[in-house]
Amino acid sequence: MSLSTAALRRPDLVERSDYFDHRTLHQVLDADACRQVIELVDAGAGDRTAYVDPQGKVTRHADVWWLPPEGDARAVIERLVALVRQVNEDYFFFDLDDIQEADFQLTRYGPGHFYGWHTDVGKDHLSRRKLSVVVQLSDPGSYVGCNLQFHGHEQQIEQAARAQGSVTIFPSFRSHAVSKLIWGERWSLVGWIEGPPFR
Ligand SMILES: O=C(O)CCC(=O)C(=O)O
Ligand SMILES: [Fe+2]
Repeated sequence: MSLSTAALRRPDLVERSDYFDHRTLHQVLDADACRQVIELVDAGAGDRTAYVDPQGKVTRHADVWWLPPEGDARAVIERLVALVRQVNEDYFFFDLDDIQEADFQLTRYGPGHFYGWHTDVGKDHLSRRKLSVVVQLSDPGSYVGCNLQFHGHEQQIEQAARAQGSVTIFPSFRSHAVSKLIWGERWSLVGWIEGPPFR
């Protein structure tokens, strides 16, 4: 008799069917609020990032700005962290730090910009990232391409909502990418809610 996965199941262990998928909330920010977030940073002074892997291949190309943790940005950050916490309580049930703030990064994609397949977790301080949150700040009609995508657990590709002001939350260990921007400009606001590393 061959060993099937079912035969290996142990009824005494807790299994979850619902924590892997991304969750999207629509109309969290209106168009004015999205514009105000973009105006929080001086559009002239971004860090131009081109990540290159050890083989010399470019893996990310975009302009990024860390959101200042004080001033007008603070209210947006606190609102988004509260939202992630709520979704976590209803859905992911991860252990998160009990704080109201987190690091948030504004990203601007122009023609040819993209972010290759990656996870948001890594070693050292990146080991504490538990949930990632992406806010779509641009009108989806103002750019072509630049889709936020996820690998499903069988490698199928799932696409996140593009609607302006929508918020997509996902486990930071999930593989995701942003496809190449073909035309226009896309802005996103990305944050990481931390907690004790998985064990
Ligand atoms: O811009 C996005 O939609 C996602 C960016 C991203 O994956 C990241 O900054 O880690
Ligand atoms: Fe990411």
